[in-house]
Amino acid sequence: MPAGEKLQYLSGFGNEFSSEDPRCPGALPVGQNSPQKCPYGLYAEQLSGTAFTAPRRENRRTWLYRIRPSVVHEPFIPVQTGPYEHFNGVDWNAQPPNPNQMRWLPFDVPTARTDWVQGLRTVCGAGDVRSRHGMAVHVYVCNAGMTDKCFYNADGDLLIVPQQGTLHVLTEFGRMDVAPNEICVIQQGMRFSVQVGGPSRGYVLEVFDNHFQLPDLGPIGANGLANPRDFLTPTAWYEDRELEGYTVVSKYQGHLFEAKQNHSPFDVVAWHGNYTPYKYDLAKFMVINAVAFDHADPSIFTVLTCPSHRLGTAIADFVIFPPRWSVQEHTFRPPYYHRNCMSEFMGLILGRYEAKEEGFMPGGATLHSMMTPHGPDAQCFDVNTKALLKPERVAEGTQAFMFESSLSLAVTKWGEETCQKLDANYHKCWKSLRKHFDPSKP
Ligand SMILES: O=C(O)Cc1cc(O)ccc1O
Ligand SMILES: [Fe+2]
Repeated sequence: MPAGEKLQYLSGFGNEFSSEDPRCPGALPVGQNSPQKCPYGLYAEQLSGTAFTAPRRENRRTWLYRIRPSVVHEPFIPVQTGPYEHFNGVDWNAQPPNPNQMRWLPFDVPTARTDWVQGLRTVCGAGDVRSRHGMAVHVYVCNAGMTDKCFYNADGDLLIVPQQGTLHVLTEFGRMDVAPNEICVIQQGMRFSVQVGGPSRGYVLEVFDNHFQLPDLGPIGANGLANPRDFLTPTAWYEDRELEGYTVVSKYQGHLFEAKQNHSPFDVVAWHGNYTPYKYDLAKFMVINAVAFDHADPSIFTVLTCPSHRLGTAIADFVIFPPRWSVQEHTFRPPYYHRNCMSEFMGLILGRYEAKEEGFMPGGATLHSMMTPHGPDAQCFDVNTKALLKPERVAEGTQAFMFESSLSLAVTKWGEETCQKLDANYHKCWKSLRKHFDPSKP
């Protein structure tokens, strides 16, 4: 891709899109999906994102018109060793359960050449990829592009949150640039390859059950939070590249496999459908909050949700804590102390998080597990119980986020030990919370 090229996108969430690479006008068949012969000698291939019989409002599929069908490849062989070890075949039972509050210092970006797939590490998760129920949280740390290599996940969808470095993501649907403070979603089965401009780090939420949706807005009305038109899908772009030894890496049933083929898989000249990758700029989020008193629950900041079968209960919500005005009167404004029946994994993209000004750093993370108490540190409590409550900008230049899950998450050996980033001192940030109780002073 020429450096600095401004990419074109299609706007909308879950729309029925259609796109043709401008080099091949008329590449999309008219009036049917599978003509006897496709324009330009292309092959037609359907990518299904839901059961054929899923209700129409949930049904997702895309028709790809490509130079060769995806089936033209050598057999898959397991990736046994090497840099993938932490991401390959994670066993949630490997570590004894640990309900403690956890905080990780920023994960190190390696100096040795590491591409996006090689740099993926699993931190925590739950569930089972075979029965398609569960989720996982990964981080990636890399410094090099994927050379003649693409990746796809047969196990579920990936929501990618860059924290450092723009990702140049080439997909079968076209190209996306995803900078810190933007996210992208690459759904089950979609092939993609990531190029980077230097040291890069970020977070990945993987969900096995379902695709991500926009949350219902209820009494908020027809507009607000993440607006559908701000989700951007790539436009068709192909390369006709023949080479020996192109590698397709597959994550299938939690394990990595690779298959060689003699051409680029990014040979889709045109496509149409409603099953696509997409990106979203978090700065476009329309923030809603309490404007009189009290602290609203963080669900008001939900960007995307992956629902479970239990009404209103997510496999995982992607929630952000964006810059905003804080105006509540006679209120302790920061997050309240709480114990949650959900698991809360948090990361920091930019700046500082209001409940913990120290110790929780960009590129680091926290995990507050199911029913594990947490809340503002002692300093945050002191400052905010005394503060003069004027309207105030909060989280300026900041973006924290949360992956909140109804599943009880296991932490991997890499997360707890190998990464060596777990901060043993985290619990101390609450230690100096003093008793203020005085029965003589109502
Ligand atoms: O624990 C956290 O910092 C996340 C969080 C923020 C908030 O405003 C309310 C509840 C909550 O879990
Ligand atoms: Fe919380």
